[in-house]
Amino acid sequence: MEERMISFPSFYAEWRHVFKLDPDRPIADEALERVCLSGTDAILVGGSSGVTYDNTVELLSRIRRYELPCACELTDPAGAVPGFDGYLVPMVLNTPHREWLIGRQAEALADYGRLMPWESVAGEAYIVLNGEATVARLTEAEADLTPAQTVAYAQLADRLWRVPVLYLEYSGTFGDMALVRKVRDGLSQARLFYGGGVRTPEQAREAAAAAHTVIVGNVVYDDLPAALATVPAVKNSVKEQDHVF
Ligand SMILES: CC(C)=CCC/C(C)=C/CC/C(C)=C/CC/C(C)=C/CC/C(C)=C/CC/C(C)=C/CC/C(C)=C/COP(=O)(O)OP(=O)(O)O
Ligand SMILES: O=P(O)(O)OC[C@@H](O)CO
Ligand SMILES: [Mg+2]
Repeated sequence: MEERMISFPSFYAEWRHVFKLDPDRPIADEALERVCLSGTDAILVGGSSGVTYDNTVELLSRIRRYELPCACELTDPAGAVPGFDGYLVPMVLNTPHREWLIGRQAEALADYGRLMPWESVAGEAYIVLNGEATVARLTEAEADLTPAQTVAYAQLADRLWRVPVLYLEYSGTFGDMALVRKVRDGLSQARLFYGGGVRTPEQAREAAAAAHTVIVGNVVYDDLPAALATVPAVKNSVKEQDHVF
């Protein structure tokens, strides 16, 4: 009975711009400070490989010197470190392997579910659309979906499963914004995260106009000034989708 009393988590509900930092990639103190003071709405800690308890604790403790929200994308039970403001559990919709849809997640819950801080956990349905991305290779995602198939996956997660976050993942390449917008317009309640190849203010503005939340990752490590310039581009852009929510 108690389980039913858990309120729906919404720690991500106001995020427009998010930096995703990888515990497996080094970042200098000065760079981290500039990221954390950039005006971004949150830091999401996660990566598709090499995530450990130690590198996750280390990154979290360094981010905690600053005041912004910090959430964890759980891709390995080893990286389930207490003390984040929220946890997102990915499920890859367009993988042919059940282990990446629900298998590993169920295994982790069977082993550790009693420790889960459910009031700050949300499911995150991924549609992986860049076949070259690490996550696509790892999960053998069928990335060559038609727009109709992509919308169908999104609506299945949003309308049938009521998953709170739908993530269009183009990691490493800038995606098709017309498709992102089409997916967003077909959602009934999920928040649409867009991530992939955002490296310029113009791309950031386009992504902000198409999705609810823009995630910026690799450019932090490749070109920090360019990464920082995506923050005002997103935050100052008009929330075209306001009518949806
Ligand atoms: C929270 C807490 C304190 C709990 C304690 C108890 C505990 C251990 C609970 C376990 C919780 C749980 C359910 C864990 C999930 C386990 C799991 C294995 C889930 C599978 C997730 C999954 C589908 C992973 C596949 C990869 C994926 C979708 C990654 C998403 C992130 C991503 C794409 C990052 C980008 O990766 P990057 O490495 O940067 O790639 P690029 O090369 O493209 O840059
Ligand atoms: O690293 P990039 O290409 O910015 O993508 C961000 C994020 O979607 C990765 O999961
Ligand atoms: Mg990356």
